[in-house]
Amino acid sequence: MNVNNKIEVENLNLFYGDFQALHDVNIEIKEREVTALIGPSGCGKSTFIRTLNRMNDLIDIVRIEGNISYDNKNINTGWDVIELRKKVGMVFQKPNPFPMSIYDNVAYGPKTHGIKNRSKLDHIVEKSLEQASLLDEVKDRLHKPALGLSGGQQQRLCIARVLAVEPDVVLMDEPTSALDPISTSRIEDLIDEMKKNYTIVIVTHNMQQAGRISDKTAFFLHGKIEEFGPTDEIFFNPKSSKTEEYISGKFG
Ligand SMILES: Nc1ncnc2c1ncn2[C@@H]1O[C@H](COP(=O)(O)OP(=O)(O)OP(=O)(O)O)[C@@H](O)[C@H]1O
Repeated sequence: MNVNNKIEVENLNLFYGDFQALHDVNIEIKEREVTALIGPSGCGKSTFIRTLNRMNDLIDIVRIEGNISYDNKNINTGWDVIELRKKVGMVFQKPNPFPMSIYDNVAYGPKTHGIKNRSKLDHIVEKSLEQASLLDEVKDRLHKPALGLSGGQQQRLCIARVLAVEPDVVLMDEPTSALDPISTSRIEDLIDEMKKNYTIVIVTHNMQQAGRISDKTAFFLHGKIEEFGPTDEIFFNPKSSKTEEYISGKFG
């Protein structure tokens, strides 16, 4: 184990019933780096990112082989799943705030984990909204419904909700694909800021986005990692001709 590896994946195979969606995936995700997962539709990016905090456990037909460790402990045998999902949080493609107030959305996680003290909750809500670069826009309407926010604000609220439980790793599955360019750019700035404190794994279809925000890039093809390395190398000096073809838009 390399000390700054946050997540290590070894010989991962994943099956939906008879269909094998991931083939012998091996990857090391480093602490406080942004790792982008790119590749054509259906290549297994979402399936892969969901394995990292055991979201695929929720799908009956899924069978997984191989080994995934987070902080040097196997995610199945060394972690309680609730604790794992607190440490390895997730932001989805479509902003999905709960139908409750902005405040309650952010306080929900800490409350579930046993924090009841009001001033402590106030502090967590304020800090998380600040970190998610949303506080200024919502501080006068914290008790108004979250569903009244714009799409971009809702997504930053979902990020605040994840940050409120003090995660270590944040998984993002196409977090900006439903957003306009200005909201997208705010989330990209936020990711840049977040990587000082968190390890981030992001699925994106947007090649420029991967180039702008990630340190490492994994190119998935037909359920396998075709190539993985520093983003600059993947984009400007790929080893695989398939990576080169995909990056230059010849298929996808
Ligand atoms: N719940 C499921 N049951 C059966 N097959 C599934 C399920 N979810 C995904 N698959 C299949 O697994 C493969 C990988 O899908 P996945 O959604 O991981 O790809 P992706 O790279 O994230 O695609 P996209 O970029 O379109 O979101 C596809 O062939 C898909 O049809």
